[in-house]
Amino acid sequence: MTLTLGCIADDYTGASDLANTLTRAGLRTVQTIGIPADDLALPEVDAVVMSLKSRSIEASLAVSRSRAADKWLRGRGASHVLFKICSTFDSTDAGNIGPVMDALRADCGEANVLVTPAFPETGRTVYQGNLFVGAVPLNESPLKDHPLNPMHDSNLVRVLARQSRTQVGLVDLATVTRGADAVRAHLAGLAAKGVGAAIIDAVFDRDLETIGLVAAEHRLSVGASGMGLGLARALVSSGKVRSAAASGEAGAAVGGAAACLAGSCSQATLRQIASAEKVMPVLHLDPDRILTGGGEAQRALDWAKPRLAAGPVLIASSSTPDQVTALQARHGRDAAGHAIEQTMADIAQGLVKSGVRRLVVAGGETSGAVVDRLKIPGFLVGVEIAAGVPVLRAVGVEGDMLLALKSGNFGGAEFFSDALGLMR
Ligand SMILES: Nc1ncnc2c1ncn2[C@@H]1O[C@H](COP(=O)(O)OP(=O)(O)O)[C@@H](O)[C@H]1O
Ligand SMILES: O=C(O)[C@@H](O)C(=O)COP(=O)(O)O
Repeated sequence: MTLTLGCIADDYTGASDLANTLTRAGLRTVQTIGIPADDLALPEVDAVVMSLKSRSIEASLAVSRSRAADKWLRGRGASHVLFKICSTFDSTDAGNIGPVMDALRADCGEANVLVTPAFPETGRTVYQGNLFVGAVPLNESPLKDHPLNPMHDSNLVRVLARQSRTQVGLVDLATVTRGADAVRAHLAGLAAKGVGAAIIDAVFDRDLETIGLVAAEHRLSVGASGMGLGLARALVSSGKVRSAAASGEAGAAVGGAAACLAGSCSQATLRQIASAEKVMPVLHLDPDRILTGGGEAQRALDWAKPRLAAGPVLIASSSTPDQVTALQARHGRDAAGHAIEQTMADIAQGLVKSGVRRLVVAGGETSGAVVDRLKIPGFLVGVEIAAGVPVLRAVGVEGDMLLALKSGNFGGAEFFSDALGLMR
């Protein structure tokens, strides 16, 4: 396999979001979970999106896993690697965007890395280095209440500078609007001043196309699906990749029981759970009982199994920001997150044993825990359910299985039934 584009995603939902964007832009793309085993049969593709669960782990581990991924991708011909981060720049002052970017930049000897989480299709835009989520700055958006990495500063030049050893600059929208040559000249000026990474503004897809043209000339970029869109369009327009059919494979029907799991506490997911209550049985887990070993996974499985024959069910741990804060105060933030993720993985494993072949998971960390437990090594990208969320067909597992891994913040109010309607 000779790759044109290598991608390292810091979580699994983010990886499927990017794989979806690349597929729709005409790149033949596969999503792998970590570095694929030598015996995993992968189709001939233009891009591999390697999913890591490295967003919220210790920075040094995120660095070593990302470097190993980078080595594998470049060893298969990828001359450009995109480090896929969240469109809401999920990170803390300890990392992990800065440390991973620094390490990958050093490894490939790149003078200047373009960085943007802009993804206009989902309302993420960057202006004067400030990230907006819809109409509000990042620090006023629901991301201020994220259970693992609350975001309190919308100025990404500052945010990235706090977690990176590299000097961080800005390429503003006025420069981007003047086109690729203006961006190249601006970057050269920054590089001459010793600036090694630049947040680049983008408000519309046309800005991302300009950014993609310049980024594709470098060896490394950092961004969300919008950067993927820009790079993919640049690779197609330059003839480096011959555009494949733009829609993902629908594939053969899988059938079997269906279930949804929600571990995201985002406002969007809370709304989606409320809507699902009208159309399917919903079980709300008791997070305190999870933390005190109260057998919540077994209770959930005992509740779900007799219902599966009649139609899909939804099991959710999700709570409001106040409840999340209170739980974390009682048990600790990381302990709470980890225990709930592992309970979700236990439930997923039990559901699959009971015949579930179609599974929707809401939440990035939650999806990571579930997919790891199910030992799924990779996915082919199917039809799009909502912006950033495709139907995924598992590869390298016994029997057919469809999944949808939804970023907490993505999808409309009816997401769960929309997804199941497309997962036949
Ligand atoms: N009720 C709860 N209280 C505290 N933390 C929770 C609760 N439910 C889920 N979590 C944890 O919150 C985190 C949500 O992150 P994630 O799954 O990535 O969602 P998102 O996609 O919204 O970021 C996970 O670590 C999850 O285990
Ligand atoms: O870029 C995005 O917003 C998503 O692709 C993403 O990374 C999702 O992360 P979670 O919200 O943690 O699922």
